[in-house]
Amino acid sequence: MSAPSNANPPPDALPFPLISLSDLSSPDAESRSRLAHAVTSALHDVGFLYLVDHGIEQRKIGRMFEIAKKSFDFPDAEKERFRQDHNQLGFKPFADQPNHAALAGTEGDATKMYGKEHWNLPGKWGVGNFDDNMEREWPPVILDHQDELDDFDRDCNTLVKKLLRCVAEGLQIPESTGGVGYFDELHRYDRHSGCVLRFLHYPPLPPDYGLAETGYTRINAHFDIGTVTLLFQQDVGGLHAKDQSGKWVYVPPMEGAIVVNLGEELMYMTDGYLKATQHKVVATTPTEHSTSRFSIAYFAYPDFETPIRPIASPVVEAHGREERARGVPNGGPPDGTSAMQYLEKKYKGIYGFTTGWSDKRGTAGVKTA
Ligand SMILES: O=C(O)CCC(=O)C(=O)O
Ligand SMILES: [Fe+2]
Repeated sequence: MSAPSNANPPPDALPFPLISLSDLSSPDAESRSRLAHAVTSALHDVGFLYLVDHGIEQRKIGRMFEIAKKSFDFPDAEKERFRQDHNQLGFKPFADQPNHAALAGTEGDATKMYGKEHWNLPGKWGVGNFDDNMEREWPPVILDHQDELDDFDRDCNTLVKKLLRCVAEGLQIPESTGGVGYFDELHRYDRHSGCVLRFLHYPPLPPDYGLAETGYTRINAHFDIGTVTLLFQQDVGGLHAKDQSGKWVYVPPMEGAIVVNLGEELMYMTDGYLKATQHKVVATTPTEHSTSRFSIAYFAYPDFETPIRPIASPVVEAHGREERARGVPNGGPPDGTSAMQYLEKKYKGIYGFTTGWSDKRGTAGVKTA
């Protein structure tokens, strides 16, 4: 399929900052610090950015999209066998849309709905990182590519840590409480967390669905939940996000770039200094109507035991509270809430599920690297 013209917009046509990670390995401390500042500023100002020179090979991203396409390419009745379970792993059918509109702080949507299907993948480190994540049925298309999926999952996790090193530097987290490695410790492979890799497919609309003026909503407006999300888009767009002025803007796919956005937990952990930003997927153009959109998301979450409360940072202390007053949605979770409890509550609201995590945590082992 040839890429439509919107697949490679010039950087000045992008709605959010385009940041190259190449200076991450610069011997020059000033260049590294400029990068840390750029990442932190983008996540503070608007909570979205485009990332290039991120270190994940384009070849691997291309392979993931090939596997993603295959993973949806069998009859719906068969996919039913792999339905998302209480661990949130597995297949979520088109017919079964999550209830984003039910979440406080996000907007319901007045436009017509035409949803999507997704896979929450097991990964070696899939949701919860429990050692029984593979002890359920998975289709051959997942099992046959398990090594590649694990490898990609690990690349995503590594990239998240690189990004969050910039954030830790930007927030001036003191050496005594972890310094630039602060978030590394919260995103360890060998601990339980909500991190998950997801394949998404937005099937074409039926031909008799005419172009609606407001578009067709594929995912309702929502905030992501964890620390950061890495979003891989291909050639078919549809993603929209709220900018600083509260206006919905189109977030076009850009070849080679990963879209990064911030989740609620990191927003609360910085007392509102870093912004979680609402986003949604809406089909508005003829291409978005008539062509399947595939996307891949890696949702990063902190260790289950992480308290969701403001971290020790002079930047957060100086500015967080006033930012929170400017409208952090939901006001933040009650004191003493852990990352696991926060995510369980969200999953219950979105999917109506109760997870088995609290019970399992003490008994099931974690994967080791
Ligand atoms: O497919 C997309 O572009 C967005 C997906 C998304 O926002 C989500 O699953 O949370
Ligand atoms: Fe999202």
